[in-house]
Amino acid sequence: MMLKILSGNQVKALDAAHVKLKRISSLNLMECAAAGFIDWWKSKNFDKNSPIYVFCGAGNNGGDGFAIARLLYQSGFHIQVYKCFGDATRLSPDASINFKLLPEEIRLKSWQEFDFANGGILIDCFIGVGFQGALRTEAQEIISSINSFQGKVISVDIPSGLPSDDMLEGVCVKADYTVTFAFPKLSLLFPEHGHYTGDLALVDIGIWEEEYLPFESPYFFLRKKDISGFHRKYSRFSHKGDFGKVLITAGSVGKMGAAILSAKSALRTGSGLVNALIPESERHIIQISVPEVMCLFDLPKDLTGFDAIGIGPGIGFEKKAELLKSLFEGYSNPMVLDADAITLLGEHPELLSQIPKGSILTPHLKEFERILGKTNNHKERLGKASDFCKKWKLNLVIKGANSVICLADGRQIFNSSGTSYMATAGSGDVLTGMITSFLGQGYSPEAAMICGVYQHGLAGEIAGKGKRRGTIASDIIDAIPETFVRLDIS
Ligand SMILES: NC(=O)C1=CN([C@@H]2O[C@H](COP(=O)(O)OP(=O)(O)OC[C@H]3O[C@@H](n4cnc5c(N)ncnc54)[C@H](OP(=O)(O)O)[C@@H]3O)[C@@H](O)[C@H]2O)[C@@H](O)CC1
Ligand SMILES: Nc1ncnc2c1ncn2[C@@H]1O[C@H](COP(=O)(O)OP(=O)(O)O)[C@@H](O)[C@H]1O
Ligand SMILES: [K+]
Repeated sequence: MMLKILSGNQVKALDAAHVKLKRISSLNLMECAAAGFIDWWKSKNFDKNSPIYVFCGAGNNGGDGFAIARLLYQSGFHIQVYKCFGDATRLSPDASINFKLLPEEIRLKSWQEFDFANGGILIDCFIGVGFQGALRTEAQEIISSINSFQGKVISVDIPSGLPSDDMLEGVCVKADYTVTFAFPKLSLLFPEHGHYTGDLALVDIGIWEEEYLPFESPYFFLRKKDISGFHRKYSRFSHKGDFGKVLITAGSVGKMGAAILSAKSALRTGSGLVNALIPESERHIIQISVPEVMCLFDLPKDLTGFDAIGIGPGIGFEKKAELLKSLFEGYSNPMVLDADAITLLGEHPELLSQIPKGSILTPHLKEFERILGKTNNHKERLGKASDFCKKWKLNLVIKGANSVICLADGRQIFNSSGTSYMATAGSGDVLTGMITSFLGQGYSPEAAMICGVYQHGLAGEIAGKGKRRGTIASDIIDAIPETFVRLDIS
């Protein structure tokens, strides 16, 4: 089972169901959330001498703040609490209890008394998923002031003012870190909000994935623990035929790197045999750099011998629409379409209906618009992707940070692995090779995308750890085998 991403409105009902099932109080759940935050905090090794300012609202997000302030105080940190509400405001019941539990030694002030030119760490517990309607004037003032703070800002659950499931319209807190509870709120995964959310951490508060079952949502969050269940197990007697024979159609004059990267990735992902369809004049480049690959110079008449086909990286456009057409006519299993193949589909929409059902298209945001048209934001993009996948019975991977796997049945799965060090030429070609390889090993399109996208991100993390912004696509390929080790996949 995979973690569901619910809407902000469903959180209260989820909490209520959990509290009932586990026979705990909602106050207890708030304490779990605060304790989870402290565990994350400890992993960050923040400076013990740094002053910490906890900004609390009157709802349960503020309640988390009071509990966090108490726990950090008990761990020896210097804490001041700033109230973002007036003296006459009624606190939510659990916030009120945690307010009263604040140790007497903690200084309590109103937010207007704070000097935002201060340094240190500001913990933003002003508004969480209870944000409704448009921000009131004072709340806008509080948020703008928080954004003028000179130190680090950590938002609890969600940056205050950011709607949980929609695009931001007004102002919201710009956080360096967002520590979110139970599941990532949908809006935290939108690229447009990256500037506000900062680094994202997910804190488990003890709600099991089974407890999400009664709640409807098309959105899921893919994590390390989900991956092994999608993998095929091989036996002692497996031979190279069992690992699949794939065809990678990639590269052209001046772009043979794309063919090398995707073919090599397919090999590193476990394919038994990799054939590359390339221009004959360019054969030396690939045969010297990846001797394990066999080259073809014309599309074979019979394609049925291939367990999977991947097409697109660096193929260019000349006579390539005809090539796509021949592939669609000669091959009826799901295939992977990337890069130039996607651009071609945008120019030849009449070909969409001919793509084998269940195929996988892996566009980045620009390529996405070439087939699906302009979109104003990620929310709109997700909606268009869902309609497209259902209409054509195809799957999409919308690439980027938190790539989204969009399935033909409407489910949309956000990936959790990856790093910005993967924003480098050719890293998409690596993904094409990986997904094609898994398809060729007999995985369903869903399993091939899930394993491919997650392990591609994990390989990027492994490569990026030592090389940071110096990471190149070849480093990601070199790290693919280590992903099997980390996931304990033989
Ligand atoms: N399972 C979980 O995830 C758990 C969740 N937990 C935590 O509970 C949080 C949700 O708490 P919640 O429902 O009490 O709402 P919350 O976010 O504090 O916001 C309400 C406050 O915001 C204000 N406000 C609202 N709109 C406004 C506007 N337009 N303009 C101005 N102000 C506005 C509103 O003011 P009011 O309108 O009522 O005057 C009120 O003061 C959640 O994010 C997480 O941190 C954990 O404790 C336990 C497990
Ligand atoms: N900031 C990021 N965080 C995580 N993954 C990223 C990030 N930027 C890029 N990637 C990943 O790197 C790959 C880039 O693919 P693509 O844009 O097709 O590059 P190219 O065309 O150069 O091969 C995608 O799989 C994408 O998910
Ligand atoms: K918040």
